[in-house]
Amino acid sequence: QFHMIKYEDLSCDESLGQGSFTRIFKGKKIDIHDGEKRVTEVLLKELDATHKNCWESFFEAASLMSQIAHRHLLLVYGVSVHGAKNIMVQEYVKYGALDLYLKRGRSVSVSWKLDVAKQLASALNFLEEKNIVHGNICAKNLLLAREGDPSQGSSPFIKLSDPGISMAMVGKDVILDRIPWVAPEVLGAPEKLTLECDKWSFGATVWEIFNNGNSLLRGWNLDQKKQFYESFQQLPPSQWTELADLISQCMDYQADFRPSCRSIIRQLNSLITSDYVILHATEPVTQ
Ligand SMILES: Nc1cnc(-c2cc(N)nc3[nH]ccc23)cn1
Repeated sequence: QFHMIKYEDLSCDESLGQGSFTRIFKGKKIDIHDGEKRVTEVLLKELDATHKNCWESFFEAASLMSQIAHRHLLLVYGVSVHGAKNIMVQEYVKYGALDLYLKRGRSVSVSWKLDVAKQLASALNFLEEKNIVHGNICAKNLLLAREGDPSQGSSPFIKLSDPGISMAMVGKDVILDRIPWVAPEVLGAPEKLTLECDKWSFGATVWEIFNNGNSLLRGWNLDQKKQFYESFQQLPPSQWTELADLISQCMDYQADFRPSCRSIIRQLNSLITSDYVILHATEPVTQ
């Protein structure tokens, strides 16, 4: 259900690290377009052969993203199978993962963060309209295509990456490690991901963005993380009450109490026009 790319049409350049089951490389894809050779910068996501059994889930994630097109969804060009290698070919997004970008201490303004949150909300709204569950919304899966330059008034531009191997396929520990992004109800039924799960993750991701990519629970062990949900704890509220309200609505332990995407977008729009934004043009960089 998606484009097969010939291995010989790909060239693999430097390694960009690895995900939980994948290794990623920067590369190039060559295709002939109206008779002339065209080279496109791509990201190559190679599923290591040891996890062969997950490859249908790997490809399913890719095919989900390649069946629908949206400005804030990462473009998947196709897949290439070469011997024991399964390679997903994605568009290369210049500035990489948002969590690393924020952790590198870039001081970005409140309106920059709200802009990113709104773009994520519009991608989620699009998926909700198609009744498609992403299942792995977090700043690591948000890719920054444009930094945005406040002096030039240009805003950032993000792309939501594929969810990777589905929750149903990964072990319980991987799910626990995704606390606080994974919705609490997923721990009991990882195969039953719903649109509401993405709302919870959206709340955790907005919290993460406003915390400059730092996660409160980083370094906690799996028991402590599990305990966080079992005692119905919430992430510490932002001192901006309207933002804290939106995050806590999304991170409601009652899945059906979580707001619709339209409500999320409406609330983000009113945040964008609030005077808090002007007062906090750029947050002091907290190291
Ligand atoms: N679809 C994607 C995904 N990741 C990137 C990327 C960009 C960059 N500058 N550094 C990186 N380091 C690791 C990944 C990555 C690009 N495109």
